[in-house]
Amino acid sequence: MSAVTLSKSLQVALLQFHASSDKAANLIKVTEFIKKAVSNNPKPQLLVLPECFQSPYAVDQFKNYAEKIPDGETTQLLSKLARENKISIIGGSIPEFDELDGGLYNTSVVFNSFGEIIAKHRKVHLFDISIPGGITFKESDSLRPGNKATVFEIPEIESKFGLAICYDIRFPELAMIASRRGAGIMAYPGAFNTITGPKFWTKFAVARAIDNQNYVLMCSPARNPSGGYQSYGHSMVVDPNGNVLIEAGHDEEIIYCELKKEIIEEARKSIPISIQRRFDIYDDVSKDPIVSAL
Ligand SMILES: NC(=O)CC(=O)C(=O)O
Repeated sequence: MSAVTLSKSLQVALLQFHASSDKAANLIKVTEFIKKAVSNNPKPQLLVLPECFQSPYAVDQFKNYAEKIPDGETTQLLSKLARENKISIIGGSIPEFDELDGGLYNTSVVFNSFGEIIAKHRKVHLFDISIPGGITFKESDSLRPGNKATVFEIPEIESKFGLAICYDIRFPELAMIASRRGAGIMAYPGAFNTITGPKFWTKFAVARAIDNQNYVLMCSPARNPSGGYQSYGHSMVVDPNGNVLIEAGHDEEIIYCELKKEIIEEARKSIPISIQRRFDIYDDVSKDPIVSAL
C-alpha cells in the first residue's frame, strides 16, 4: 500500500446548491457560489460541487443539457473560475456527450488551480433501482456507465484523491482502490433523495471512511421544492475514524472543513487494517459467481 498523500492540512469547501431547468441560471449560480466560497477566511484550497449542478436530475432531460468535455461551456467556465480564483475544483457532475461513441455519461471533471483538467470520472454504477412505494429511477435509460476507477493527485495542494459519483458509493471497491493507491480523501458528488438519503447517506459516508481510514467528502445538491427529483442535501465531511465533522441541512449552503494528514496517519497506524488484509484468502472474490440475487 502506498503512503498516504495529503498535505499537512487542507482546507476544503463543499458547495450545496440546486439546479433549475434554466441552464444559464445554473451557470450563474455556480459562479456566485464559487465566488462566495473563495472569499471565506481561511480561503479553501479545494472546492467540491454537487452531482448534476447545471441540469435537473432527470433521465429524460440529460440529453438537453449534455456537453462535450472539454469544449462545452460548463467545463470552460469551471476552468476559468479555477484559474481566476487560483483554486482546485472537483466539478460535481454534468451530463457529458461523447461524440466518438454517441453516448451520454454522468461525468465529473477535476481542475487544478491553473484551470487545467487533471481528472475525469464517469459514473461507473448507474442508479437503476425500484423501491416499492418509494422511488423508481433508471439512469441506464439514457446514460452509459463509465469503465474505470478514478484516482488523481493535485500537486499544488500535495493531495491524492479518489473520485466517484453518488450510487458508486454503494460499491466499496472504488474507494479501496483509491486508498491502496495512496489517496487519503475520497470525494463523492452525489444526489441521494428523500427516500434513500435518510436511510443510507450518512451510513455509506461513514462506512467508506472507516473501511479505508480516509476522509470522505459528500457534496449533494440542495433540495428544490419546485423541482422534480428531491435531493437529500446533507453534504458532509467524515474523518478517517467515521466522525461526521460537518454536515449541511437540506437548503443551499456552503460548508468548510480542515482535513489533517495526522488524523489519517494516526488512524492507520493504530489500527493497521490496510496491511493486515488477507488477499491470499480473498484475492479472487470478484470472480466468485453470485448464486442468486434473490
Ligand atoms: N442518485 C444516485 O445515484 C444514488 C442514490 O440516490 C442512492 O444510492 O440512494
